[in-house]
Formats: sequence, C-alpha cells, structure tokens
Amino acid sequence: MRPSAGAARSPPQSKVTTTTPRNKHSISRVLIILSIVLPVILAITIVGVASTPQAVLFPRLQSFIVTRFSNTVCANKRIGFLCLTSGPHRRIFSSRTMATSTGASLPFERERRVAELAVQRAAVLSKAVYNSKVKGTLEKDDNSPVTIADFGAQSLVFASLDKNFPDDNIIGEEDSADLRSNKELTGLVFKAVTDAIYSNATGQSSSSSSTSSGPVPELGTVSNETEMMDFIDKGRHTESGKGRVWALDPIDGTKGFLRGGQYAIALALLVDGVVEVGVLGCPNLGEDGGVLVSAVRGQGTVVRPLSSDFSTLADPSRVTMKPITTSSEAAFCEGVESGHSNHNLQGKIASGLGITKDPVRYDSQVKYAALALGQAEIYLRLPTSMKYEEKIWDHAAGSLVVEEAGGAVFDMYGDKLDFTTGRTFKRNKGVIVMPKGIAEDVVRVVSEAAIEVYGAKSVL
Ligand SMILES: Nc1ncnc2c1ncn2[C@@H]1O[C@H](COP(=O)(O)O)[C@@H](OP(=O)(O)O)[C@H]1O
Repeated sequence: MRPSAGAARSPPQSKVTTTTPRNKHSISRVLIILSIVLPVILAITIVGVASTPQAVLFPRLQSFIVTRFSNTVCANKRIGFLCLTSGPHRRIFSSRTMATSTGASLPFERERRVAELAVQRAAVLSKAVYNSKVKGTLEKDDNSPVTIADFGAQSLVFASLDKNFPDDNIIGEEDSADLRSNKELTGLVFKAVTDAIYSNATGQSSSSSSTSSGPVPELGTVSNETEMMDFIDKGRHTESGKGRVWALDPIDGTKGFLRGGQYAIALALLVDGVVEVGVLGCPNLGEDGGVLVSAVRGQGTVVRPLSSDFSTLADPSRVTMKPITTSSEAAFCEGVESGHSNHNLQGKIASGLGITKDPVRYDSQVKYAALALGQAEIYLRLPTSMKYEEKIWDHAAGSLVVEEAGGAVFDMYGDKLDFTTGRTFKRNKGVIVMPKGIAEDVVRVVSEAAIEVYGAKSVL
C-alpha cells in the first residue's frame, strides 16, 4: 500500500530526549512563575490560619502566627500609646474577626471576651459614680476606703461570670457585710448597678433616657438587692492554686478614684495558679473615656478604647513595651500613695540605676498598663512594712498584661510571683516590673538593696 503524502513528509521520531534552547526557555519560565506563585500561596495560608476558627485549625499554631505577625507589624508604629495597624494585619486583630467565630478560635477567647465586656460594663458604672457627688464612701477594717463603685462593679462583673462560667470559683476584694447593715447605701449601689445595666450607647441611664437599648443578656443581669448581695459574696473563695479561679479588684486604687486620679477595674483568670487571662479597664488613662488593656498568655497584649456602649468592643491594637537595653534609659513608675510603697528607697534605687527623670506616679494597676503602653519602663513597689501581704487581685491582671507586652515581673528578691497561695502572696514581698532586656540588671540592683534594707528573704 502506498503511504499517504502527509506521512511521507513526517521526519522519523527520535526516542532520545535532548534539551533544546526552547526547552530551557520553558523551564526557566516555569521557575519564574513558581517563585511568584509560591510566596503568594504561603502568605494567603498564613493570613488564613491567623483568622480561621479553631474548628478548622490548631489554636496554638494560630496563636503563634498571630503573635509573630503582630510583633512584626506593630513594633515602632506607636502613636501616643496606640499601635496603629492597617491592611490585612488590622483584620487579624480586629474584634470582629474574633467575634464572628462560632466557637473559640484561640485558647481562652471566650473568657477574654466575657472578661473584657464585663469590665467595660463595670467601667460605665464606675464613671457614673466618679462623676457623681455621692460616692457612699465607707472605711473598711483595714482603714482602706470602699465606695458605691467598688460594690456595684463587683456585683456587675460577678453577674457576668456567673452567667457565662457558673462553675468557676471567684476571689473578689469586697464582700457585702457592710452593705447588708446599711439600707440606704444598699439602695444607692443597686441604683448604680441598674443604671449601668440599662445604660445605652450614649451613656445615658435608664432613668433619664427613653432610648435605652436594654440589658445585654450575654452579660447577665442583677434583678434585686438580694441578688446583688449574693453576687458580691461570690468572691469569697480562698484557694487560688487549683482549677479555674477568677480574681477581681472592682476598683483598684480606690484612693485615686476618690482623689480624682487613676484607678482600674482589674480582672484575671487563674488556672491552677497561673494567670491565663488579664483585663484592665482604665477609665482615666489616655484620652476620650479611657482604655481597656487585655492579655491572654501566649497571645500578646492589646489595647482598645473603652466604649460607653458596653455591648461592643472597639477594635484592638497590639502593644509592646519599649525594648530598652540599658536601665538608665528607663522612665520609672511608682504608686501615688506613700503608705503603699517605699518612695524613699525606690528613688534611691532609681538613681542607682542611672535614672535621672522624675517618676511617673499613678494609682492602681494603671501602672502595669502604662508600662505595657510604653509610658514608662520600670515599676517599683517595695514594702513600707514587711507584715503587709500583697493581694493577688492587685497584681494578677497587670502582671500578665506586662509579661505579654515583653516585660518581666518579679518580687524584690528576684523570684516569680506565686499566685497559688490564696488571696494574698505568702511567698513574695515587693514587686518589680521591667522590660525583659534589662531584667537581669534591675533584679540584681533591687535584690541587693532589698537584702540590705529588709534582710534576706524569710517568707516560706
Ligand atoms: N500598706 C500597703 N502596702 C501595699 N499595698 C497596699 C497597702 N495598703 C493597701 N494597699 C493596696 O494598694 C492598692 C492600691 O495600689 P496603689 O498604691 O498602687 O494605688 C489598694 O487597692 P484598693 O484600692 O483596691 O484597695 C490596696 O489593696
């Protein structure tokens, strides 16, 4: 049979593969395309992981990526004390990303959200009392003051915890004993609580507004005076080292609150004696209604404006302490009350560290918030009496907020704070706080001074 004309024109096919200049060209084109596409896929995956609910991905991996990203994004981008983020990074840290998750997408996400909202609602109450002439101040057995705001904030926060985590234990600074014997004060506290629960987005109270948005069911409510007392007394737990225990200081820095200074609503969650979540509401810190600073162990510290509409959380921004490496560069911070810490010794230690600037003085755990926000670098709290045992609610939230912002917290002998010893610290005296980079230096100088002035550590 005669072959067709087309078949006759085809050259014989070779079985040996050779690399022609044309093949080389194709390979390098593929390599170029891959070098562009692969990084894009990797970037999309990272952003996806960071904002995907827990149901899909491992929370620890997610937490790691969020932490890494935020460090890269936020370092040196602070304006005032807020870290500004933009573009996709903003999305990673926006409360909406967290809130739209059906389940908890990060460890302790629900605890953090409930704690933030509860503290924010208590801040609404505290601001109302702060701005009112009637504070209902009583003196407690230890000569420290307590006000309508302390009782009211404690009952509001515990109503929220009871609603969301009814099985958890709670340690709170206040109890209702003084209130139960004072009918008039009880009425004032209950009015403050009810006004806060029904306050609307503009901060108006139910008694003065017809546009009240009503209570937020997620946060729980307080129906009557008896229930209010019962909520306050939920904070009587005494053990801090086992299981889940919340620690609350409803108004930390009551003296500052009464003086018109700084104060904080401080809430922390301890699990087996380790602080896992810390929230500080600081109504007088910064501008425009204060800030809410919060941290979850391993996830960094964020700040957001305190919102007067307490049912929503403003978008958070990641914060980190100033990464100084020499103590002399530090601004040093201490309490306002000279009866609460040894100003004289603290001043001498600051000079010894080469610090020349005057101390920044704030009441309450606002000092921890100020360090996390970069307003100061070293906080010294050395005892005025070795008999005084620091309360765990005065340090739990603040210490985590600082640690997660790149700081270190020790007692004055250089030991870690031990939160397992009940309502007060039994194994620690004094507190020192600083960025990790200068911790060794500061701990050495402070512990030498402590041994000289107070003697060697003798606590258990
Ligand atoms: N002698 C003392 N030494 C150290 N702290 C003390 C103290 N007396 C009271 N405090 C605590 O100091 C807290 C205020 O801290 P600061 O001095 O940093 O503002 C008080 O919290 P409350 O205001 O909740 O009672 C109280 O618990």
